[in-house]
Amino acid sequence: MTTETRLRIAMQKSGRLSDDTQALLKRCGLTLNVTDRRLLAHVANMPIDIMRVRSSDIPGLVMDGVCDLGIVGDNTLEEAALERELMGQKSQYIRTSQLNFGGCRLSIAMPEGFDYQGIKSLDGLRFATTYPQLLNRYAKEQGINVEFCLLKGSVEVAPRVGLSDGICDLVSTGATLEANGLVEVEEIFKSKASLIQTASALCSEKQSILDTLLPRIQGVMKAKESKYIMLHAPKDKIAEVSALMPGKETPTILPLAGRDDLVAVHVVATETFFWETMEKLNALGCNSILVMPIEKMMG
Ligand SMILES: Nc1ncnc2c1ncn2[C@@H]1O[C@H](COP(=O)(O)OP(=O)(O)OP(=O)(O)O)[C@@H](O)[C@H]1O
Ligand SMILES: O=P(O)(O)OC[C@H]1O[C@H](OP(=O)(O)OP(=O)(O)O)[C@H](O)[C@@H]1O
Ligand SMILES: [Mg+2]
Repeated sequence: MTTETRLRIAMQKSGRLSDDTQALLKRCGLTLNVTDRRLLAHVANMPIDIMRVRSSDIPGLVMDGVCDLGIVGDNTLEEAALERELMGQKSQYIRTSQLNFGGCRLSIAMPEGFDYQGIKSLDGLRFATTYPQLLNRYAKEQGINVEFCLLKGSVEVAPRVGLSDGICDLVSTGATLEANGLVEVEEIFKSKASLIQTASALCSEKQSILDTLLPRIQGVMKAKESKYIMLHAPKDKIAEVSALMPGKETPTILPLAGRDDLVAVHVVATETFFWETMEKLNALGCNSILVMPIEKMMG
């Protein structure tokens, strides 16, 4: 197959999204030979090439059709789309699916001790940020004027060195804010990683590879969120046990060799299976309760 018919996917070379992206593609059955220096990696067992770049370059590569697909944070995507619109450049893409990693939020944070009395307290202040377009859009919506200074990383240091009054940066655990004496005052954008696709139609060869890949991605995500639960339950407690099972799947009830009083109950749980539920099952007389990860799911 020529390179023109190989599907090209852009992913972050190294950083917060690269391990999860690589793991997702591997779980979809792609044999990836990624080494640090290989920036265009050929997938050995499928007509796919992986282009490893800076995350901030991914939206443009997909919008310009250089890559057919990309995996990038919604924050980076939205920022790039706003910036390109402002510059009159093409900013179309298709969000093919939202992925279940890279969860974070873009927030405004102020130094501890700042007297925050609502959004108007931020009027006229200066913020360090990697996301000026998202901040600007939010400020406009809120009817305030803000100034910004652009920093590509270590944004949290800016107020302490007198570069800005506050910051607008990504938060996940909040540990970086805390370590730098900052307090979150407004959340302005919620983000997760997304799979995006170029807006132009793909040739039939590429479309057919994508048609194989997409159900696999959905299957991997569904499996990641699901657990296979097995337990032994008293026969006369089946109704109560079934009612405690998370998700909408009907449990499978199987006889146990040599036991008239117990049955085996198997179920795929699509919701979180809490310790509390296990304790309740235990109190009903269930034992051998196993919660196992699922690798792949289809149908
Ligand atoms: N603390 C975090 N927790 C979870 N996800 C995060 C966190 N920080 C960033 N992200 C997500 O991961 C993406 C990549 O972040 P990372 O810091 O690795 O790269 P970057 O500096 O934004 O981009 P580049 O690859 O262009 O250097 C972010 O755009 C965001 O979607
Ligand atoms: O709320 P937390 O869990 O502490 O995470 C938030 C931090 O993570 C990201 O930075 P990263 O570590 O990617 O470094 P960077 O500034 O070099 O991008 C983000 O820009 C914050 O600084
Ligand atoms: Mg970062």
